[in-house]
Amino acid sequence: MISSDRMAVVDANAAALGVPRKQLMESSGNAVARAVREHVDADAGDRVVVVAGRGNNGGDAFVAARFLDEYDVTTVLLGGPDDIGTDIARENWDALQAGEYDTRTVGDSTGFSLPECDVVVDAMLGTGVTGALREPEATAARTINDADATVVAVDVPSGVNADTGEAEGVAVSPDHVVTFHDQKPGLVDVDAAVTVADIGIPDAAETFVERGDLQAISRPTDAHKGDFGRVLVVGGGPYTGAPALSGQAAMRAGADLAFVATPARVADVVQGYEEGLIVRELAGDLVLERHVDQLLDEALDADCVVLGPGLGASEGTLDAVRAFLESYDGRAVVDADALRVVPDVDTDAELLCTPHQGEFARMGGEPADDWRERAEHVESLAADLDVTLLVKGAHDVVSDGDTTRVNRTGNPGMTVGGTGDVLAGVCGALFATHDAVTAGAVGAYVNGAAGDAVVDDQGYGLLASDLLDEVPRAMWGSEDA
Ligand SMILES: NC(=O)C1=CN([C@@H]2O[C@H](COP(=O)(O)OP(=O)(O)OC[C@H]3O[C@@H](n4cnc5c(N)ncnc54)[C@H](O)[C@@H]3O)[C@@H](O)[C@H]2O)[C@H](O)CC1
Ligand SMILES: [K+]
Repeated sequence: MISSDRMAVVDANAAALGVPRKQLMESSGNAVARAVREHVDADAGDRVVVVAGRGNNGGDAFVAARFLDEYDVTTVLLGGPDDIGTDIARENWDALQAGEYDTRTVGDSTGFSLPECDVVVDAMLGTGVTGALREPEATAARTINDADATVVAVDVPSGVNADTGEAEGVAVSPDHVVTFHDQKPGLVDVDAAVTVADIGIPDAAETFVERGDLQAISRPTDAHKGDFGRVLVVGGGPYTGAPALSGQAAMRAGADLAFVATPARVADVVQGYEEGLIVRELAGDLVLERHVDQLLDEALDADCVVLGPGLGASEGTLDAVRAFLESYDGRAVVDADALRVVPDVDTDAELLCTPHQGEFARMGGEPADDWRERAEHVESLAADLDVTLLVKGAHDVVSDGDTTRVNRTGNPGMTVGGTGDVLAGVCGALFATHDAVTAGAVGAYVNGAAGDAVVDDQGYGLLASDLLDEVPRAMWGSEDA
């Protein structure tokens, strides 16, 4: 089962992996033609009419018409050729013209009449529908429903929302739906046969985090301050750079505000790295149990807490982490030494844990050199602990025990100290406004892509702080990609 947002991501990932949408359209059209053949008796003189809209749903049907050469097929385009909205649909329309297929165009609803036929291919609208069907689609849908013909719908019945199954006005009632790649939630209750057609999207487009995944974080142009969340980093004591890097990374990754709760001994140093950080002092040299009430209070204003950067592993600090998690029920990225308490803590918080492979093993994970094997072990530990894991490596593995994604950006220059703190901060910003798997997957992709950009630019010898400048470009620099 796949949502239309996720389908769009997978589609863009397929293109990034060398399988462009026009190729998928060819497979879609072929699959539609196969389904249509099940319903046509050519010997009996059966006729097929394709009713196509101006988007890619129509484009699929232009392809289908080519694959149905041997039958009597008429293609009706709702609109003029200049109204076709995408290049690939237009190219397939042009191919029908060049091949002198039987095609017609319809200007408005009064011009629509369904040619005599036995099978109708409904390709007016697919996942691109918004709101109730307008004209001439609404009239066409009523005419199709009234006709005494078998109706094969392309992807989804026109007018039906693929995610909800709802129709805001009239919608086509098909006999058969040919949907692509995976079942859609909105088709489960449709009273028709549903065929799921494999259109050649590589598994890698689902498994690997690729450019298409950035669609999940694209920002609406009417966004407001406050839409992108507040992050609270709890870190520092023995170290100062780690919490500062995480806080700055959260800001670079688009958090509206980044707070850093850190021991008084290092608070000024942490503040000195970046004036935009809001530093909250905790009395003393280390984070300890006596700070937990103050931390829980600070966390009330945060959409996500990043727990761990530079905290150290002293017993008192780990007791504080444990006590914090026992009372906290929000979202937290857990990194570095704070990971030690995760396997046996009793918490209502939703955790995104970011161990490297040594920390993963210490948490109870089974090590494996082969990333496929490791992905299975990550999935099973995530399920056991009821957390989301992002296990860092040449292939980063993200899993909540159910959905598992693998990231391949990054390079050997990133083994230097501090890159994990940047990753934790980026994940904190993303987890403030997205689910844990999306935050971990996109966070790993962005952090690695930032590191790749730095190394492309200046070669090895990368500093963790170099990543900070590149994070925004890695996230939004290629929005049209
Ligand atoms: N990987 C894939 O998912 C693939 C999907 N394919 C097919 O592409 C369609 C989705 O195509 P898209 O161009 O995004 O949208 P539509 O064709 O569904 O519609 C866009 C078109 O419709 C107009 N419109 C929107 N709402 C209405 C309305 N209420 N009334 C009238 N007109 C409306 C809008 O203005 C646009 O012009 C998917 O379903 C698959 O069939 C690919 O071919 C293969 C890969
Ligand atoms: K359709």
